[in-house]
Amino acid sequence: MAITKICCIGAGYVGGPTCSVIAMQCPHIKVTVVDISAQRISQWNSEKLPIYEPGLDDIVKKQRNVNLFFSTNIEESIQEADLIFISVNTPTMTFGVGKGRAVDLTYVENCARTIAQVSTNNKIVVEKSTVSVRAAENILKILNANDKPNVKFQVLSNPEFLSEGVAVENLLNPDRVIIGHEETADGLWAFKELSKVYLNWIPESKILKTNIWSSELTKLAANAFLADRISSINSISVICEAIGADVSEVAKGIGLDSRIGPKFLQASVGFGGSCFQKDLLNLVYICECLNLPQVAVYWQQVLDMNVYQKSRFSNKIIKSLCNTVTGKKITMFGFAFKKDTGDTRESPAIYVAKTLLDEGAKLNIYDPRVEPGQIKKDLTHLYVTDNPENVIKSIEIHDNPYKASHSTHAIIICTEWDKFVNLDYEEIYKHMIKPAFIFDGRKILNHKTLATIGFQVHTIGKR
Ligand SMILES: NC(=O)c1ccc[n+]([C@@H]2O[C@H](COP(=O)([O-])OP(=O)(O)OC[C@H]3O[C@@H](n4cnc5c(N)ncnc54)[C@H](O)[C@@H]3O)[C@@H](O)[C@H]2O)c1
Ligand SMILES: O=c1ccn([C@@H]2O[C@H](COP(=O)(O)OP(=O)(O)O[C@H]3O[C@H](CO)[C@@H](O)[C@H](O)[C@H]3O)[C@@H](O)[C@H]2O)c(=O)[nH]1
Repeated sequence: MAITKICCIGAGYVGGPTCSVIAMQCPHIKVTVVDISAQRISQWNSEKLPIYEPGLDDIVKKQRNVNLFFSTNIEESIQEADLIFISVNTPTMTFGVGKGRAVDLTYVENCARTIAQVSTNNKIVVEKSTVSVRAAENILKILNANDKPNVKFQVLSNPEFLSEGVAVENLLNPDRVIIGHEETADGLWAFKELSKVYLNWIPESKILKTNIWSSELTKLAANAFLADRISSINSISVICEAIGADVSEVAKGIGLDSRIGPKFLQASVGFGGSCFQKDLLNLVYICECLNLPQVAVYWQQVLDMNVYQKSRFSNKIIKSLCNTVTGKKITMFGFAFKKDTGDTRESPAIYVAKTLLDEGAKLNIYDPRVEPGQIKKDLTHLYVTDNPENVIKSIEIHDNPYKASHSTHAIIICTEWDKFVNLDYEEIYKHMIKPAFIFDGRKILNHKTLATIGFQVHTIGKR
């Protein structure tokens, strides 16, 4: 059998880009991305896609309705597919045992149940969502508990490693593709079928064959290591501020060691995004369940350091502004969790905004990609405020950085958007209240030039 029809359940940040690239690289395969959200599907079928990723629009426009389809007809798409990706969200539990830590696999389980119910021929089911370890066992249990002796399922684990903002680049040229399979002849066959899809554009040397449990754990471990590097350099940034060293210089010195390497050593206001915190919490919870308290504490520290970094930065802003921001107007440049995305999930900007709003500040917010409605939704969320009306009165969302900074006391760089680097800061300075402050939470600006203009400049990891 050769795969000719793929169904992907979940049209989100992973399902959409991943399947668009598969459709482009495999013109002989029909790829259908399905979702329970009719709104999301209609956005994927419209001119304005539901997510922003550099390069994605062109691919979708080229492949859509050729061999790439977005649909709400989940059952029909599952029925006709040879291979099904489960790419649904796996958030942190918000209730019950494991609340705030364990990963919620309800959506994955729902997919398995639907696949089991509606399938009429053999399927390869691929776990692409980031799950807990041994999650595939439960998926298999559900799939095999049907009364269809002629329908056989193979479950593979094929975690996704793309980073937002560079998703298309990562998908076209991944560092590796990991495929975990059951250690049986049928499991090996399923591995080969999925490999053949990737081999259309990815060299065989990059496809790593593992058992399912190694594959599931590799995803969590990779994110834990990446987040660990950021917390490590952020911890060094604290020492730099205390002793007068410069964390950028230290990072460069560390990164030149070929065993360490230069990537992911950018000290910042803290890491955000939908994955690092969720996956680390999941890892910590797994360790606790396995009765490995020392290992759990080790990884918990990576998260604790991130909270510390966000709070240190927020407190520095308040302290520098004469210990009070009550009634003061402050500009936030950037609200997304990183540049080149409109995604705000777990964005450090939310933490900074909450701290300042709690202290009575007024915020002017500008982000090149985040929708105003999303900013309002994030800042009026139950976790952020118990007074949403007051928050709405205290924020202004701007579509222009010059207007956003007009008549304000300070600018905070929360996201490392390239366009913030080349703004006319002399012009901006003229229209700000003096003394005018800049808090560069991403270390992207030329601090010497800003100081020459007259700004009081504060950053991370440097006095
Ligand atoms: N965002 C990333 O950069 C990234 C990268 C690698 C891995 N991951 C992992 O991939 C998974 C998906 O992440 P995402 O960011 O794409 O999530 P997302 O929230 O953007 O998208 C998930 C989609 O699944 C849909 N869905 C949920 N249950 C469904 C069901 N039963 N049937 C049909 N559709 C259903 C939701 O409506 C939603 O549109 C998560 O496990 C995440 O940890 C994410
Ligand atoms: O040196 C650095 C690098 C990143 N960050 C921050 O870390 C967060 C995460 O960035 P990044 O990892 O680039 O983006 P994500 O899209 O969250 O991607 C991570 O999470 C995905 C979901 O699991 C994985 O697939 C990716 O491999 C993994 O990099 C962002 O807030 C960044 O600003 C830093 O502060 N300093």
